[in-house]
Amino acid sequence: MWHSMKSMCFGRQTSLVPFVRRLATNASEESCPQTLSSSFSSSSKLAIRDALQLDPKNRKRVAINGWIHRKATHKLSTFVHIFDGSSTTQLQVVIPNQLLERCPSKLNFGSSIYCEGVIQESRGTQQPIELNCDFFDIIGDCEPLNFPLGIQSTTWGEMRQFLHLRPRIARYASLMRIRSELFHFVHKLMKENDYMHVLTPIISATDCEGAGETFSIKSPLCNDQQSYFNTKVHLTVSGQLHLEAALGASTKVYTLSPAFRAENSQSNRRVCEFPMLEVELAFINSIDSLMDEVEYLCKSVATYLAKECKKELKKVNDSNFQYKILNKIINMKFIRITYDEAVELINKIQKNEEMKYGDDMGSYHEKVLMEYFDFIPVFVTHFPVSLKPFYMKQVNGKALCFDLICNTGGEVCGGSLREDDYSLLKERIEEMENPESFKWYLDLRQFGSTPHGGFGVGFDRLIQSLTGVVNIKDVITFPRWPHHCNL
Ligand SMILES: NC(=O)C[C@H](N)C(=O)O
Repeated sequence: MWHSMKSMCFGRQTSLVPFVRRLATNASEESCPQTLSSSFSSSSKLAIRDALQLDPKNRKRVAINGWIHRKATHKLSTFVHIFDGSSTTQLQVVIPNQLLERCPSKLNFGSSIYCEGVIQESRGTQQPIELNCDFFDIIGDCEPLNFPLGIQSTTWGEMRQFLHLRPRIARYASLMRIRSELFHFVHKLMKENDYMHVLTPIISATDCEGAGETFSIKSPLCNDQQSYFNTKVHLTVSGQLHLEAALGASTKVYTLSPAFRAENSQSNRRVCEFPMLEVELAFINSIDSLMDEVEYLCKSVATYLAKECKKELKKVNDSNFQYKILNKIINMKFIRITYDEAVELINKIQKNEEMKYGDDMGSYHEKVLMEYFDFIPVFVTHFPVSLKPFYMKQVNGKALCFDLICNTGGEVCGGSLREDDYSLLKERIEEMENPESFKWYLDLRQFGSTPHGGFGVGFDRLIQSLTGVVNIKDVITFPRWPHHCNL
């Protein structure tokens, strides 16, 4: 019974009331009714966000579902703070101690609870209103001795040990809310800017980045001889090539889909599965216009976060330093320097780790650049072709490309003009390990090709930079990284 109860959702539409009343009247060992029958007849079950908006003078009777996040026992009453994720502010519920007599131990942090009562002006000074409770029921107890996470002092690192339980910590729930808000916002922004959304495939036969960092998929036999796909397939590393094909249907396309990289790294910025916001634009000739688009996107997301997720941000990272960085992302023009300039600058301002011409930018070098430019995001452009994949357009040994370096996220975005010359592209593909798998991609340059370009934003690296959260594994709700995938 409790299992099915727990699996019900607690949204505004869910009607838990009749069920709870049934529990109340058939008091059993498991249930914890505080009155034999609730006097409740005309309640409306509310999200805490909506309950907090009520005028206490009207003394409206409401029912609330949520989880207990704080408890203080006084002589006559017990004060519990209830959280349901609809608001960062918790609702104070005042429960007369007589109601607790039958199950005093069960008002534990983390327990899920149903409460009925009247919204009234709070007698305390810390909150304007509270719920004066006359009926409650513990729906799922949370045994404090067994719950492995602390309430207030839990660190990001401790929470990471219990991926399945960390959503119950208010600070973590705020981070999840930010992520959800930003996902919704980006889809809205892209639509407003005339982009067509394309769901690119997760199973792919083409390794876009050509780095061999693919998770191959074991294809089962579908009859005596043939394997399911008749070809080697893997989890996609990027939706870019499919987006380039989709360009035929619209001059502006995007996806926000998972990408997978089998990199053996424990770094703060890498996980094996991550959502990437990828964009392709047809009829585009310069990386400057691509960088303008990236900058517009980052500034729009940052502005939305600063305006619409203030309370959540305060819970996640309330440091002045982070607000300053956010402010810079929103208001300052992003820096643009070439790879050659970056190498020269990095070697001039630090002597610890020389960057040789032809080296890729490491996280140390990114940090040096960030500090030098006082945390204004930096586009580094025109990398040597040896550092970049086959699909980028090239001029004089340089790829017409850019990486965007930001605060904690490091390389948040990479983009380029795509090689649109059929013969040049064919030559490069023929040198690859598996040229047949790119035959369809070459077709794109034969039938109505256009100059075009695009970019991919590591969505969680962007969130890292905007919130200052240091480890990407804390931004992604269920991160996967080497030796860590057990749920
Ligand atoms: N769509 C993009 O440009 C992203 C690029 N394919 C990458 O994975 O870095």
